[in-house]
Amino acid sequence: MSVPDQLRGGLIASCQPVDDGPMDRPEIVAAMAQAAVAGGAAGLRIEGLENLRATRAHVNVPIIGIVKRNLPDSPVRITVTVRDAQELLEAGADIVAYDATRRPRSDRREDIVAAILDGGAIAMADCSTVEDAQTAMAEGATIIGTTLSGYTDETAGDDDAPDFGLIREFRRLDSFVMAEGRFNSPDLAKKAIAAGADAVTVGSALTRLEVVTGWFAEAVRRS
Ligand SMILES: CC(=O)N[C@H](C=O)[C@@H](O)[C@H](O)[C@H](O)COP(=O)(O)O
Repeated sequence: MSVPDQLRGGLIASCQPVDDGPMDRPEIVAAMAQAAVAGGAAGLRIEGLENLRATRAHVNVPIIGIVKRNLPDSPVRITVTVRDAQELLEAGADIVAYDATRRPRSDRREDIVAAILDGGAIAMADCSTVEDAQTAMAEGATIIGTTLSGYTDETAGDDDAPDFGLIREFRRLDSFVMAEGRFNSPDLAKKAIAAGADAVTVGSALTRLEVVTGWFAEAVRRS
């Protein structure tokens, strides 16, 4: 079965602990990934080369790899260089996701996609708008994700709702549609599929214990 077919209709668990928190260690990321697969995840999204290598050794499901960088002069964070993409492939990623927004960056988006395809892997475009997705498809991306909706100046909003409208717009394009970003409950994930997503990626609600605990702690304090 092709990698997209393995993911279709499934949940992707994004195992990204809070930066520099107590769970931000490769062996813990690998353990979270194995637990997510045991719970039924069809695929994983893993950040960083060490985390990816540690996880790859234990699981057979498709892995979406990313490298996040905090650059002083740019808000673009997800797989911003050709070199990062190549290293993710060497570390065992089946899919490499990259920032597909139109924001300025050092390496050209099309060069990152070309490196991913040259390495025999699949490119996933982390988009913020339908225009990002159209450009990414023309450049060779197989998967278009709603990942960055709400996280750019152009799309920033003031609520925590996922972007169902963008899923519906993506559905009209001829591509694999990944719902990603703030699908914080099974009900929201189910609605993403109903809106036309091929698969749903969930991160914070599964693997950021500090964040989930904060939701509950706040709810209890208010009641
Ligand atoms: C915007 C950005 O940098 N998103 C990142 C992409 O890898 C992650 O921080 C998110 O956790 C991931 O997209 C899953 O989303 P959520 O945690 O909302 O389920």
